[in-house]
Amino acid sequence: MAYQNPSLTGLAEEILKGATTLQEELSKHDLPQPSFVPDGRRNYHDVYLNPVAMDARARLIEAAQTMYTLALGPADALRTIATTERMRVNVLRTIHELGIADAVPANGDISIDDLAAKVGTHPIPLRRVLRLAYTMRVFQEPAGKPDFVAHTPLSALIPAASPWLWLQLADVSQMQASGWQLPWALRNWPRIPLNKSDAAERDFWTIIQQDEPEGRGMSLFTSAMSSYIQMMHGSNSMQVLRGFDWAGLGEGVIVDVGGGSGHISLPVAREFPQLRFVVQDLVKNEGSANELIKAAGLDQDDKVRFQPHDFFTPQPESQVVPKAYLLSRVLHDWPDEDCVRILTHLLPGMKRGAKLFLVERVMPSRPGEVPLHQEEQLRVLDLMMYSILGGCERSRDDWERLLRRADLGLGVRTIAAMPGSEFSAITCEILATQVL
Ligand SMILES: C[S@@+](CC[C@H](N)C(=O)[O-])C[C@H]1O[C@@H](n2cnc3c(N)ncnc32)[C@H](O)[C@@H]1O
Repeated sequence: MAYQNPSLTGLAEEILKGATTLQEELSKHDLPQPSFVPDGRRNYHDVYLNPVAMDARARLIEAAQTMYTLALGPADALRTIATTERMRVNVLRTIHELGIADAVPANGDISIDDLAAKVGTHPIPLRRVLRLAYTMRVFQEPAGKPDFVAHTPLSALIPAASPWLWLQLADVSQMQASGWQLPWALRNWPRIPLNKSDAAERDFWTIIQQDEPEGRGMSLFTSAMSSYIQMMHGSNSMQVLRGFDWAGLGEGVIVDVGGGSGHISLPVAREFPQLRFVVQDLVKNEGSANELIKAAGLDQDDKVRFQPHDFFTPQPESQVVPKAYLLSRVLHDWPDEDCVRILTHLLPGMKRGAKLFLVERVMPSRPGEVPLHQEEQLRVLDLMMYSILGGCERSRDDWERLLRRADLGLGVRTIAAMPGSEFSAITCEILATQVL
């Protein structure tokens, strides 16, 4: 889409077209229209597999976003980025940290004075924070009830999104602080923003393990990942896994490298009983993984088992040659040279026939290839990976280049971009014998 010289009225027509189609698609399938009533629609998971609705929504967002920037004009747009957006984050952080969304009744309202007493704040600054939140459509003042607070769909979502919001907004994760150090990092490549924001220069995984009391950091991180996936994709979350040919693997073992608590392997194990899964991750994840595997009833006969393993070391020797190594959202955490080290340890298995299944985002090669708001999200994630981990999101060419760095014969066989998922299923294998 990427409008070059848009006019306000041209954009208004696009907005009307997109809004009309989306509204009609929702009506046609008896689905609720978007609204700000507290129990209104919270996401679009129910139309992820409807390309007409999804395309109309993408066009609507892009035209509305472009219209908004044009209508603001450069001066107001700059001010919005530099001040409004920063203060919005502060307000969201305050609401999350003080548990304000949990303290407002799900159905009904509460006076600001009572709310202040419930969350242990002074009502005067709380009122001021809420008044900005209302402009973000986070909470609202119910009609005819001055100084009372009620939910909107956006504020009502906060409790369920809490583990992910913790990761984004809490001091412990350094997410905010590291982004602030981008200018420093650009001058000090290959050091990363996090190196400047953490005085002891620890890496992200060490920070979340050390700074959260009782070593709960890893399990909080895993909950954050699950709540993000749930919020963004709901029951479509593992749609991307359908992009791999599990049935074609026959019987055998899949090694889920950096598999967290096994939450990616479990649904596949349920659907493909001929496959067994070994979930490898840091020993810190052992307890939560074993709990999850047991709760899924997949701990019998080693159907799914956890194996503590550092992916920077060779694969355990006793391992039978697996049918595939699954690396879901692992490589984007790491710079190329670390990815090569991780991949090198999988090569012996791959040279004996194991495939490599990657669940990753595939970045557009050129600006304008995907709708603006989708590219914006992808670029935010790319800079987030860089800021806290030194990792990055990669385009198809980047993936091919990275695989060839690990082994000249290693390449991408297929990339399946699944509807309803921001991730793609990338199947890789040794395509050619390395010739020296
Ligand atoms: C972004 S999470 C992805 C988790 C899971 N695969 C998914 O898709 O939700 C990255 C995982 O890599 C794990 N990890 C980080 N360093 C590791 C290492 N050296 N060895 C094994 N796992 C590691 C983390 O514990 C975390 O579970």
